[in-house]
Amino acid sequence: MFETEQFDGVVPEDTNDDHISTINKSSLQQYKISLQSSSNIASHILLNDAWCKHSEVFNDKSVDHITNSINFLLQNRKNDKVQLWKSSPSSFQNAEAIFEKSLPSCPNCIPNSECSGLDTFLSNSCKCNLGLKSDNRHTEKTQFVKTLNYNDNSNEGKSSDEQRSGLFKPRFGKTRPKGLNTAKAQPNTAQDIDMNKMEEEYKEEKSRVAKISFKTAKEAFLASNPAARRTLGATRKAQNKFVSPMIGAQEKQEAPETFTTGDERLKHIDPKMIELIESEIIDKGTPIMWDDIAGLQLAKSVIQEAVVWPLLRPDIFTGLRRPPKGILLFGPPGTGKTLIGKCVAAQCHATFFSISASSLTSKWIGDGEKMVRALFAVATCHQPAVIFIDEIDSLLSARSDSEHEATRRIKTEFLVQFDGAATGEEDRLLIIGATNRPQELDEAARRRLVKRLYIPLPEADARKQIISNLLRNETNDLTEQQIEHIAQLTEGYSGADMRSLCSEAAMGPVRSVPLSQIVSIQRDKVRPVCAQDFINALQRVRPSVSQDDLGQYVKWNQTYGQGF
Ligand SMILES: Nc1ncnc2c1ncn2[C@@H]1O[C@H](COP(=O)(O)OP(=O)(O)OP(=O)(O)O)[C@@H](O)[C@H]1O
Repeated sequence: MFETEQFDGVVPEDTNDDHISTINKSSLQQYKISLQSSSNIASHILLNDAWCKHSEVFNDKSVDHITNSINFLLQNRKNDKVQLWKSSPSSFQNAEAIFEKSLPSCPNCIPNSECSGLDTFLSNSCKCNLGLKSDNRHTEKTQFVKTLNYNDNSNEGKSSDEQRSGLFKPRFGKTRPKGLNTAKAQPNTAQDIDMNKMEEEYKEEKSRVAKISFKTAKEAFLASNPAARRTLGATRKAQNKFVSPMIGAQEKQEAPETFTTGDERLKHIDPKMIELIESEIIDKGTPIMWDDIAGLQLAKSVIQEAVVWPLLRPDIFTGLRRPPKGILLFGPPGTGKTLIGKCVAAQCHATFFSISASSLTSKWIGDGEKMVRALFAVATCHQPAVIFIDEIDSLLSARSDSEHEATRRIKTEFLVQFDGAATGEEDRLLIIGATNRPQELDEAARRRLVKRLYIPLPEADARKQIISNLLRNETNDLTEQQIEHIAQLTEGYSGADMRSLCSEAAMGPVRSVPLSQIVSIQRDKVRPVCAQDFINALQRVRPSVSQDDLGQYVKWNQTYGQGF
C-alpha cells in the first residue's frame, strides 16, 4: 500500500475512506495528524484503547487503515522520526488515563461531568492533537518508549503470523469488531528492514528492561526492608521480640540496640523508653545557621558567649567561666525560640533533643517521671547534647495543692535530674526551655534556668531579612525599596506571621492563572511574585500577638530577664 521510497514523514491518505462514518473519519483524521508528526505514541495507545472500549465507532476499514499506517512507519524506521514506532506499545495499561493526562494543554478536551476526555475526542468536539505535540512532551514520550515491550523479531521456525510479530497488532479486547483482520498488513519491501540492526537494538533494550525488572509487592517490600526476611513466613516463638511488618519499622526498632546497648549509664533505664527517646525525640532536621534567624542580635550574642563557645571549648570555660546548665527563651509565639534552640544544637555539633512538655505529661501518662529520667540518661550518652523543652511552663508550672500527683512527680524528677545532670567538668549538656508564659513558671525552675532571654517581635530590619530570605527561592520582581516598604507596613508581626504573609503573597501569581490552565501551565509561565501580592496579602494576614501580651513580656523581662 505504501511505497517505502516515497516516505517523507507523511502517511499517505487511504483512498478508500469514503464509506467511513463521520465520527470515524474525524477520529481517523486526528490519528493521521499525530502519525504524521511521528511523535504521538499516546494516540497509538489511545486508539487501541478506543478499539477495546468503543469498538462501535470503528469499522474494519478504519482499523485496517490505522494498522497499515503503523506498519508503514515500522518498516520505514530508517527515518529518525519513526524510531519510536519500532516496537509494540500494546503493553500499555490504562490508555484512557494517559489520554486524560495529555488533556490539560487542550482546553476543549477537558473532561466534564457529562463526558470523559476520551469521549470528547471520539465525538470530535476537539481538533487538538491529543496535546502531545509540544516540546515539553518529550520526556513523557521518552518515558513511553522506555516502557515499550519489544516483540521478539527472531523469526526462525515461526509461523507466518509469528513472523509478523515485529509489526504492530492492535490489542483488541473482548469487544473487538467482528471480521477484523489485523494480520492483513504486510511489509512492502522486506529488504528495507535492517533486521540485524533491529536485533542489536532489541537485545540492548531487552537487557535494559531486564534490569528494571518487575517486582511483586512482596519482593519490593523485602528489598526495601531486608530485616523482614526473618519474620515473614519464619517460625516465631512466643518469647520472640515483636518485629513490626511496617516498612522502616525494623530499622527504628533495632537502631537503639546498636547505639546504646552496653552503656553503663543506661542499665537501669527501661529499653522501651530509650527506644522512644531515640526514635521520637532526637530532632534530625536541617541544621539551622545563625543567618537563618533574622534580627535578635543581642540574644544571639549572649547565647554564643554563654552557651556555644563553652560547649565547643569546655577546657577554657571552667570554674567561674563554667556555662549555665539551663537557659530560658521567653517571648510571644512565633518569634524564633525553637529556631534558636535548633541553631544552638547545630552550631555546637550537639544532638538536639526536642520535647514538648505536653507530650511528656500526656503521651506517657503514668510513665512521665521515668521518661524524664530516661531523657537525661540518653542525652548524657549523646553528649554534647541540647535538650529543648517547648512549653516548659506547663512542665514546670508553679506548684499548687490542687495539682495531680503524677504531674508533681514529673516536676520533682525533672528538677532532680536537672541538678544531677552535667555535674562533671567534662559534661556538655544544655537545657533550653521555651515559653510564651514565663510568669507561670515555678520559681525553682526559674532559678535553675540562669540565663533568661527575651525573644521579642522582629524589628523592621529583621522583618525585611525574613522576607528576603523567604523570597530567595521564589521568582519575584520586588525591589529593595518595596521589601523595605512591606517591612514598614508589618509592624507588630511575629516571624511566624511574616512567614504566613509571604506564603499568602506567593499564592497571588497562582491565583492569577485562569482556572482552565491551572493544571497545564508550565512553572516558568507563572508570573513572579510582586509588591501588589504583598499588599493583598496584608489584608488577609493580620498580626497574631496583641499589644497587651507584649506589655507583660517587657515587664517580666525587666524583673527576671537579662533586661535588654
Ligand atoms: N527571627 C526569625 N527569623 C526567621 N524566621 C523566623 C524568626 N522567627 C520566627 N520565624 C519563622 O517562624 C516560624 C516559627 O518560629 P519558631 O517555631 O521558632 O517560633 P517559637 O518562638 O518557637 O514559637 P512558639 O512559641 O509558638 O513555639 C519559623 O519556622 C520561622 O519560619
